[in-house]
Amino acid sequence: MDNDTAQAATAAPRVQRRPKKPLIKASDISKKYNHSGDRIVVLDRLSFTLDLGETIGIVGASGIGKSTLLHVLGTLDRPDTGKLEYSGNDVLRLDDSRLARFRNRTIGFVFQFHHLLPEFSALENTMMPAMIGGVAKKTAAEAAEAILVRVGLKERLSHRASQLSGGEQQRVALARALVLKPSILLADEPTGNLDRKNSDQVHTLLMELNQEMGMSLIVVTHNLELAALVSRRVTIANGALREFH
Ligand SMILES: Nc1ncnc2c1ncn2[C@@H]1O[C@H](COP(=O)(O)OP(=O)(O)OP(=O)(O)O)[C@@H](O)[C@H]1O
Repeated sequence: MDNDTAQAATAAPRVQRRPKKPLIKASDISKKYNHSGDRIVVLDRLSFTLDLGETIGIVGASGIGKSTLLHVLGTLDRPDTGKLEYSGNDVLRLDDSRLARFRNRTIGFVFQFHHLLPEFSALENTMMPAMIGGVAKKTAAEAAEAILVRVGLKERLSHRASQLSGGEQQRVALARALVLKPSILLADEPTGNLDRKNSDQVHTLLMELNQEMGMSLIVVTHNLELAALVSRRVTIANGALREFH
């Protein structure tokens, strides 16, 4: 085996061989909370970059700021200071309504709890971000059906969310997050509420969909199996990002 072949054989996921294209550049991000008179500095001039298609796990002890970082990167929370660029655009300069539109189009979210609307069907729940984003109903329904079929829920399209199992509900939440084909999926403990079998199924889907759709993935997780599947692992120490292998 020559050097190139040996390197290719040990190289991790296919996605890393795509040409690198920066998606996120976060610079000097700080975020503090005031709680009962105490000032808690959670992120302290943290910087971070992520390429399109890259997968990254944010891991580490409770309370170090993992969810705070995910919310800031996902533009759900604004940092106190710092710059956040998506494909070179300074998104924190957008007003709240423009930022919401950008978020709807660019970022998919999955949380530990699915947050589906219980009285709506799997299809209706999945269509929701597309409808909010102004996509025509028929197109939204087609896109929702396609992604629900992909996550293995072909036979559950018209079931209400409340009639689905926990694993099925989380797969609907994943389909809803991906229906608009976002550039990035942000997931906060996406399998924290599932048993082993359902967790494995969601982990496999996350990695397969990353390959198929080419979106980046940032996942906050305590799950060692999931942390082992992503291409980069980071933690937060004293408010700053620490990369480890
Ligand atoms: N809205 C808030 N007001 C005050 N303090 C907050 C707020 N949100 C988070 N914090 C504090 O900021 C710190 C970081 O919280 P965060 O939820 O980001 O941690 P985490 O690493 O995700 O923890 P876990 O693994 O338990 O979810 C914690 O000390 C938390 O108590």
